[in-house]
Amino acid sequence: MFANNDFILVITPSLAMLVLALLLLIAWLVQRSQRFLLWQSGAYSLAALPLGLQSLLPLEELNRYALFIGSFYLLGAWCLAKSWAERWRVSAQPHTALLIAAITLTALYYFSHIEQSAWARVSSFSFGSGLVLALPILEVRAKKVPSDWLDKSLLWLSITFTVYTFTRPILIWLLGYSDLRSLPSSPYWLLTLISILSFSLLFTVVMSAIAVRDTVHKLRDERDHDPLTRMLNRRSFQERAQKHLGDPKLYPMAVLACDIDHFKRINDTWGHERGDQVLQLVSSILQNNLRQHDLVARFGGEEFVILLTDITLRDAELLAQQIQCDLGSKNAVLPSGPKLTMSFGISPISASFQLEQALKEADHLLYQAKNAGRDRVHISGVMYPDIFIDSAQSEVIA
Ligand SMILES: Nc1nc2c(ncn2[C@@H]2O[C@H](COP(=O)(O)OP(=O)(O)OP(=O)(O)O)[C@@H](O)[C@H]2O)c(=O)[nH]1
Repeated sequence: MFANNDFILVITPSLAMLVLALLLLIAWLVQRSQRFLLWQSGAYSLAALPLGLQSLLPLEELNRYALFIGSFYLLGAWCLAKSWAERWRVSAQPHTALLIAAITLTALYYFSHIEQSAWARVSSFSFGSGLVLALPILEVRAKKVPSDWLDKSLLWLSITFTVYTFTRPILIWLLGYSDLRSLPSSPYWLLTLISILSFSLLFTVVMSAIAVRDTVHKLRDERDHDPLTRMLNRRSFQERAQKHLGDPKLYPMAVLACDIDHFKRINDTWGHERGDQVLQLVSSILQNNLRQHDLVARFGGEEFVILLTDITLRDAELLAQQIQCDLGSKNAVLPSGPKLTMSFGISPISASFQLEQALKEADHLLYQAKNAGRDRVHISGVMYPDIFIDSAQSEVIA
């Protein structure tokens, strides 16, 4: 039917689709949480087969295989819609899509076997697949338009492709090609192939860029946060604190070093898992007490550091007392025994170079608060009586 060269030329679009599908599959294997890549790969694989058949088969055969070809295309269209839906966290509405597919396939059967009309066939198929593609788009428009430029690009590309799918019959009409005989050599088919390949390539580029961007964000997030409490770690606290220190509007500031009292005993009495829950509870209480520009980090173990901005030392002390109060009211996390308490050391910052010094002083004040019996707030500039309660004694008190 084809000379060797012609054959290769005709199946090239299908092969190109399969190559894109393979690339997306590899990308998904590398980053499995990005499931939209897998759905997109599925969409391209499903479209490659009917695309090849349409290019190779004569018109009479196309009629015979219309339902088979249509089913593959519709399933491919739904997989593409599903990949967008996965990305936008909306539904691709499988039940509605199934109903649309059933109606479209009935129309395809009718216009292929009963009332043969290639134009009506293409029109009903374009309308059906356009509707399937529109399902997640309608949801995302009704819900929330993405704000990020890459996701916005994906949305607009999806809308353009859906509109193109709906308007393909008009293209046939404009090109004056109504009987669709000798499809592979028709200008309509050539334009269709070029459009499908261009859209596929664009979707691959945008989706891959989104996947790479998300992976970078995820890695950065893991680097900057403590996995248990999702708080900043020491490194990212220092980084962000430096930015705050450069903003004169955020002065005066204060550093709070805080530590859960007798945390080892909590672990020993109720187990490490309960200890983890306590750490998560404390982190949520600390975070709930912060304002817009304040920072909190887990420096290690049961030790936390807070940078309070635009605050006096007195107000910082009040905030520490508020945290103590919140801890007291959330004691249900421990089944029985002594109440959950924390000790604090607070040091002021009035110039950017003082952070390291303030951290040291806050740590020293915290150490003093611990020695003085725990569940205390020690602030810079106050002379505290030099009492020392050793560990054994404090256990008896608690
Ligand atoms: N559950 C849990 N325990 C941790 C974690 N990190 C550190 N720890 C435990 O925290 C405890 C810290 O004990 P210590 O440094 O003696 O402090 P403490 O018992 O709170 O005593 P004071 O600070 O003096 O009141 C140790 O038993 C560590 O094993 C964690 O991520 N989860």
